[in-house]
Amino acid sequence: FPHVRKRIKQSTLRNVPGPASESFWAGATRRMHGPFCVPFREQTLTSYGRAINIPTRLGDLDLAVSDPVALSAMFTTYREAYDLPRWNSDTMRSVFGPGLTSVRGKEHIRHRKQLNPVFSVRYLREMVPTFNRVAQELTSVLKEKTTAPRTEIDVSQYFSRYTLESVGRAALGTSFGSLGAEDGTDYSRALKEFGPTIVKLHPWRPLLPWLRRTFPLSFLQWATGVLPWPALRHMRAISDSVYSTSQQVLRRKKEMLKHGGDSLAREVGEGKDLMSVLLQQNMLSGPDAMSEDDMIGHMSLLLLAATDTTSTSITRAIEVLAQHPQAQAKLRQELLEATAGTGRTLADFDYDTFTNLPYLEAVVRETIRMYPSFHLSPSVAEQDTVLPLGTPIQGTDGRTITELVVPAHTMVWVNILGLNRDKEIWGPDAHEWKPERWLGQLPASVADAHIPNVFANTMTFVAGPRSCIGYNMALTEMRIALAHLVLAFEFAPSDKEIIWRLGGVVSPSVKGSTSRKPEFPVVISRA
Ligand code: HEM
Repeated sequence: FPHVRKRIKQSTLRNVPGPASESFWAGATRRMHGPFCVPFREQTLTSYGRAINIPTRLGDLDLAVSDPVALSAMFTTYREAYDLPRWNSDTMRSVFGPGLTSVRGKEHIRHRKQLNPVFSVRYLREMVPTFNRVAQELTSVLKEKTTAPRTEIDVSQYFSRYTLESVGRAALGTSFGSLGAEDGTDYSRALKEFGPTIVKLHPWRPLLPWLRRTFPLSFLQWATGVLPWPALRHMRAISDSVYSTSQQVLRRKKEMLKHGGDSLAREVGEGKDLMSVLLQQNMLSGPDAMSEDDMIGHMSLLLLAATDTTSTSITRAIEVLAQHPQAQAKLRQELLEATAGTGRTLADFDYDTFTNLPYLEAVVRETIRMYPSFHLSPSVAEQDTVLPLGTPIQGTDGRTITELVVPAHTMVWVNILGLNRDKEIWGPDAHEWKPERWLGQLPASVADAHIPNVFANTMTFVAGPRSCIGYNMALTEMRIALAHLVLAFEFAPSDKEIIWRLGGVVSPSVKGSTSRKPEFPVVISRA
């Protein structure tokens, strides 16, 4: 019944312009969410306006919204009305247990409050030497592989190892092994496989909330192990592997804490990693303390959220720098002046030094603006809401639409890509990668747009209660990796065509390749 009511009340939203439906059964779902959706999304999400009607299954519709006023209303006035869709949080909970992206409503607010303090810049500053060491390992491994003056290397696996190892050491106080090792650990492989596997299961995810209401969890877990469905069984194996490793790491840490003294200090993170801080904080929390399962869920989901997002952003930056040799040379010059020019090395740099290199910062900001890891962020209206539009849009019938009347249960995607590339805000060159735009004053239209955001007026890390908790860590890892890479190497495009496709996050692959792993061959020579 709620869905019939939704359909009736959605009639005004049908007037919002958007792409055509491919069929009544599928709407535009395949083109919008399938593995090869990137060109369609780049076109659709940036061209229809600040509210887009996206036809979905069985004649239903979703909205994609990039109007800053409407988004502000979602994040503030209606902050309790909008949340992650249940199919999304249920998938995360079934695979990883309770973590930030698998809990909703009040439970989410409680967990977020407990986690927020450990993500403060205070702890991040202490992580910089760790990131610096891992970045040094990354350049050493790449130097070993650069055997000819110009060597083509698929760097994506090394960038993935860099982010996994950085966050492993800094957040969990554990190491996943050498960056040069060929195949990583079971745990790192399981995390990597999650994205491509979830894309295969995506069409069936809306059934999960119903399944969870209808059958006991133990039955569903048993079923995932016996059903002859490779993607589902694979997901079960991923879940088991991630759970058991997280459990081992956590139990070991608890032991260390119990023994006190300097046993934690001898660990990889020297007891300063986020999990150790969280455990110590938790011991003082009394009845509000998190359970072991909560901690395991957080640990697994943090790693998942932290690794591919950041490594693909580093890959994008290297791709655009390879395509723009002048920008690459300018960045190298800035880094040379800050190191050789002052008698220091990157290992001497602290958090502020890395943040205050203007061209490096411009490259980072422009890359995450143009190429956000997520194009869309999902949320669902739990009740009827009215979203005001800062800029009215013209309906398909020619009438002006000044607000969106959104009935309960409608999916509203935050249109990250649309807002980051909005020409009215960023100017007519919004679709071009131009780090220079960040060096001077940004156009007044950026400030005037009042974009709700956590970083640099972009929607890349969204905003509001579900904004990215780790954005500062991601930016710090990016700055450090790019500084080491560009100082050590020159990058040029490979002859192979790179296709960016959806595999959890937007990831690179070689045109025609059938591999599920990210691939990014680039020509490297020593700088
Ligand atoms: C460039 C790198 C990153 C990007 C672009 C990014 C982007 C995002 C976005 C868009 C969301 C909103 C949820 C969604 O739409 O699915 C999110 C949530 C989240 N991110 Fe990130 N992220 C990055 C790196 C990180 C890192 C390094 C961490 C942890 C160390 C992290 C932890 C999280 C967590 C835990 C959430 C869930 C927050 C919640 O539901 O309260 N992310 N991220």
